[in-house]
Amino acid sequence: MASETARGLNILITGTPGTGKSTLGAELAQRINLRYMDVGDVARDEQLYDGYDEEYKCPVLDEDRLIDELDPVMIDGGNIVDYHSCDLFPERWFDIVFVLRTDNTILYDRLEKRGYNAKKLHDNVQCEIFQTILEEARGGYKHEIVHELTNNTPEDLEDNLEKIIQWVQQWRATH
Ligand SMILES: Nc1ncnc2c1ncn2[C@@H]1O[C@H](COP(=O)(O)OP(=O)(O)O)[C@@H](O)[C@H]1O
Repeated sequence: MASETARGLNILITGTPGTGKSTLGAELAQRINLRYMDVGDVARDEQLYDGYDEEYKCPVLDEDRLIDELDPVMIDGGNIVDYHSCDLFPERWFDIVFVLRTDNTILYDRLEKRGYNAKKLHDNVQCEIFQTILEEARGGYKHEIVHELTNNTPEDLEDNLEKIIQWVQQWRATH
Protein backbone atom coordinates (compact mmCIF):
# COMPACT_ATOMS: atom_id res chain seq x y z
CA MET A 1 0.00 0.00 0.00
CA ALA A 2 1.19 3.52 -0.73
CA SER A 3 2.26 5.30 2.43
CA GLU A 4 -0.44 7.24 4.29
CA THR A 5 0.77 10.79 4.35
CA ALA A 6 0.01 13.05 7.29
CA ARG A 7 -3.65 12.09 7.18
CA GLY A 8 -6.37 10.30 5.21
CA LEU A 9 -8.38 11.79 2.39
CA ASN A 10 -10.77 14.69 3.01
CA ILE A 11 -13.38 15.65 0.42
CA LEU A 12 -15.49 18.83 0.37
CA ILE A 13 -18.86 18.79 -1.36
CA THR A 14 -20.18 22.29 -1.76
CA GLY A 15 -22.76 24.18 -3.82
CA THR A 16 -25.93 26.22 -3.46
CA PRO A 17 -28.58 24.72 -1.15
CA GLY A 18 -30.67 22.20 -3.10
CA THR A 19 -27.94 21.18 -5.57
CA GLY A 20 -27.88 17.71 -4.01
CA LYS A 21 -24.90 17.77 -1.64
CA SER A 22 -26.38 15.69 1.14
CA THR A 23 -27.91 13.13 -1.24
CA LEU A 24 -24.56 12.66 -3.00
CA GLY A 25 -22.43 12.96 0.14
CA ALA A 26 -24.33 10.36 2.15
CA GLU A 27 -24.37 7.87 -0.73
CA LEU A 28 -20.68 8.43 -1.46
CA ALA A 29 -19.77 7.88 2.18
CA GLN A 30 -21.48 4.49 2.11
CA ARG A 31 -19.81 3.42 -1.09
CA ILE A 32 -16.25 4.41 -0.17
CA ASN A 33 -16.39 4.04 3.57
CA LEU A 34 -15.62 7.61 4.64
CA ARG A 35 -17.31 9.62 7.39
CA TYR A 36 -20.04 11.96 6.11
CA MET A 37 -20.46 15.29 7.90
CA ASP A 38 -23.16 17.83 7.21
CA VAL A 39 -21.71 21.04 8.69
CA GLY A 40 -25.19 22.43 9.31
CA ASP A 41 -26.01 19.36 11.44
CA VAL A 42 -22.76 19.63 13.40
CA ALA A 43 -23.47 23.31 14.11
CA ARG A 44 -27.00 22.49 15.26
CA ASP A 45 -26.01 19.50 17.38
CA GLU A 46 -23.20 21.41 19.10
CA GLN A 47 -25.04 24.76 19.09
CA LEU A 48 -22.12 26.48 17.36
CA TYR A 49 -24.01 29.72 16.87
CA ASP A 50 -23.28 33.35 17.44
CA GLY A 51 -26.52 35.34 17.26
CA TYR A 52 -29.59 35.20 15.05
CA ASP A 53 -30.14 36.51 11.52
CA GLU A 54 -33.52 38.27 11.51
CA GLU A 55 -33.60 38.64 7.74
CA TYR A 56 -33.12 34.95 7.00
CA LYS A 57 -34.70 33.76 10.23
CA CYS A 58 -31.85 31.45 11.12
CA PRO A 59 -29.02 31.27 13.64
CA VAL A 60 -25.63 32.66 12.63
CA LEU A 61 -22.81 30.13 12.49
CA ASP A 62 -19.92 30.72 14.88
CA GLU A 63 -17.19 29.96 12.35
CA ASP A 64 -14.27 30.00 14.78
CA ARG A 65 -15.91 27.49 17.11
CA LEU A 66 -16.91 25.32 14.18
CA ILE A 67 -13.32 25.21 12.90
CA ASP A 68 -12.04 24.36 16.40
CA GLU A 69 -14.64 21.60 16.71
CA LEU A 70 -13.88 19.99 13.36
CA ASP A 71 -10.12 20.46 13.20
CA PRO A 72 -9.11 17.28 15.10
CA VAL A 73 -11.42 15.17 12.91
CA MET A 74 -10.11 16.80 9.77
CA ILE A 75 -6.50 16.27 10.84
CA ASP A 76 -7.30 12.54 11.16
CA GLY A 77 -8.80 12.55 7.65
CA GLY A 78 -11.32 10.22 6.07
CA ASN A 79 -14.12 12.79 5.84
CA ILE A 80 -16.71 13.94 3.35
CA VAL A 81 -17.79 17.43 4.38
CA ASP A 82 -21.02 18.96 3.07
CA TYR A 83 -21.62 22.70 3.29
CA HIS A 84 -23.21 25.40 1.14
CA SER A 85 -20.17 27.62 1.41
CA CYS A 86 -16.44 26.97 1.48
CA ASP A 87 -14.49 30.13 2.24
CA LEU A 88 -14.63 29.60 6.00
CA PHE A 89 -12.62 26.36 5.97
CA PRO A 90 -8.82 26.16 6.17
CA GLU A 91 -7.44 25.31 2.74
CA ARG A 92 -5.24 22.59 4.27
CA TRP A 93 -8.30 20.50 5.22
CA PHE A 94 -9.23 19.34 1.73
CA ASP A 95 -7.61 17.21 -0.95
CA ILE A 96 -10.43 17.75 -3.41
CA VAL A 97 -13.44 20.04 -3.71
CA PHE A 98 -16.58 19.20 -5.69
CA VAL A 99 -18.97 22.01 -6.53
CA LEU A 100 -22.43 20.74 -7.47
CA ARG A 101 -24.38 22.73 -10.06
CA THR A 102 -28.06 22.58 -10.90
CA ASP A 103 -30.12 24.30 -13.61
CA ASN A 104 -32.05 27.25 -12.22
CA THR A 105 -35.53 25.95 -12.94
CA ILE A 106 -34.78 22.55 -11.42
CA LEU A 107 -33.20 24.19 -8.39
CA TYR A 108 -36.19 26.49 -7.99
CA ASP A 109 -38.56 23.50 -7.93
CA ARG A 110 -36.42 21.63 -5.40
CA LEU A 111 -36.25 24.62 -3.06
CA GLU A 112 -39.93 25.39 -3.44
CA LYS A 113 -40.72 21.79 -2.43
CA ARG A 114 -38.52 22.39 0.59
CA GLY A 115 -40.84 25.22 1.59
CA TYR A 116 -38.41 28.12 1.19
CA ASN A 117 -40.06 31.55 1.29
CA ALA A 118 -39.91 33.88 -1.73
CA LYS A 119 -36.80 35.76 -0.60
CA LYS A 120 -34.85 32.63 0.26
CA LEU A 121 -35.88 31.06 -3.06
CA HIS A 122 -34.84 34.13 -5.01
CA ASP A 123 -31.52 34.57 -3.20
CA ASN A 124 -30.51 30.95 -3.59
CA VAL A 125 -31.43 30.78 -7.27
CA GLN A 126 -29.47 34.03 -7.81
CA CYS A 127 -26.53 32.45 -5.98
CA GLU A 128 -26.62 29.60 -8.48
CA ILE A 129 -27.03 31.91 -11.49
CA PHE A 130 -23.99 33.93 -10.45
CA GLN A 131 -22.07 30.72 -9.65
CA THR A 132 -21.12 32.26 -6.34
CA ILE A 133 -20.01 29.03 -4.68
CA LEU A 134 -17.96 27.94 -7.68
CA GLU A 135 -16.12 31.28 -7.63
CA GLU A 136 -15.64 30.97 -3.89
CA ALA A 137 -14.12 27.51 -4.32
CA ARG A 138 -11.87 28.64 -7.16
CA GLY A 139 -10.74 31.57 -5.05
CA GLY A 140 -9.98 29.49 -1.98
CA TYR A 141 -8.42 26.28 -3.29
CA LYS A 142 -5.85 25.30 -5.90
CA HIS A 143 -7.45 25.31 -9.31
CA GLU A 144 -6.62 21.66 -10.00
CA ILE A 145 -8.49 20.33 -6.96
CA VAL A 146 -11.78 22.15 -7.70
CA HIS A 147 -14.25 20.20 -9.84
CA GLU A 148 -17.62 21.40 -11.05
CA LEU A 149 -20.27 18.67 -11.38
CA THR A 150 -23.69 19.08 -13.01
CA ASN A 151 -26.33 17.46 -10.79
CA ASN A 152 -29.77 17.81 -12.38
CA THR A 153 -31.02 14.24 -12.70
CA PRO A 154 -30.69 10.81 -11.06
CA GLU A 155 -28.45 9.85 -14.01
CA ASP A 156 -26.18 12.80 -13.21
CA LEU A 157 -26.05 11.68 -9.61
CA GLU A 158 -24.88 8.20 -10.60
CA ASP A 159 -22.32 9.63 -13.06
CA ASN A 160 -21.01 11.96 -10.38
CA LEU A 161 -20.67 9.16 -7.85
CA GLU A 162 -18.73 7.09 -10.37
CA LYS A 163 -16.42 9.99 -11.28
CA ILE A 164 -15.70 10.75 -7.64
CA ILE A 165 -15.05 7.11 -6.77
CA GLN A 166 -12.59 6.83 -9.65
CA TRP A 167 -10.82 9.93 -8.43
CA VAL A 168 -10.68 8.57 -4.86
CA GLN A 169 -9.20 5.29 -6.07
CA GLN A 170 -6.53 7.22 -7.95
CA TRP A 171 -5.79 9.34 -4.88
CA ARG A 172 -5.52 6.29 -2.65
CA ALA A 173 -3.14 4.59 -5.05
CA THR A 174 -0.80 7.55 -5.08
CA HIS A 175 -0.82 8.61 -1.41
N1 LIG B 1 -29.19 14.33 -9.05
C1 LIG B 1 -30.41 14.54 -8.59
N2 LIG B 1 -31.48 14.36 -9.39
C2 LIG B 1 -32.73 14.59 -8.96
N3 LIG B 1 -33.05 15.02 -7.72
C3 LIG B 1 -32.02 15.23 -6.88
C4 LIG B 1 -30.67 15.00 -7.26
N4 LIG B 1 -29.87 15.30 -6.21
C5 LIG B 1 -30.69 15.68 -5.21
N5 LIG B 1 -31.98 15.65 -5.61
C6 LIG B 1 -33.15 16.05 -4.82
O1 LIG B 1 -33.05 17.46 -4.63
C7 LIG B 1 -33.43 17.82 -3.31
C8 LIG B 1 -32.27 18.55 -2.63
O2 LIG B 1 -31.20 17.62 -2.43
P1 LIG B 1 -30.23 17.72 -1.18
O3 LIG B 1 -29.29 16.56 -1.28
O4 LIG B 1 -31.01 17.88 0.08
O5 LIG B 1 -29.48 19.09 -1.50
P2 LIG B 1 -28.47 19.96 -0.60
O6 LIG B 1 -27.87 19.03 0.43
O7 LIG B 1 -27.47 20.49 -1.57
O8 LIG B 1 -29.29 21.07 -0.02
C9 LIG B 1 -33.83 16.53 -2.61
O9 LIG B 1 -35.24 16.41 -2.71
C10 LIG B 1 -33.14 15.44 -3.42
O10 LIG B 1 -33.85 14.24 -3.40
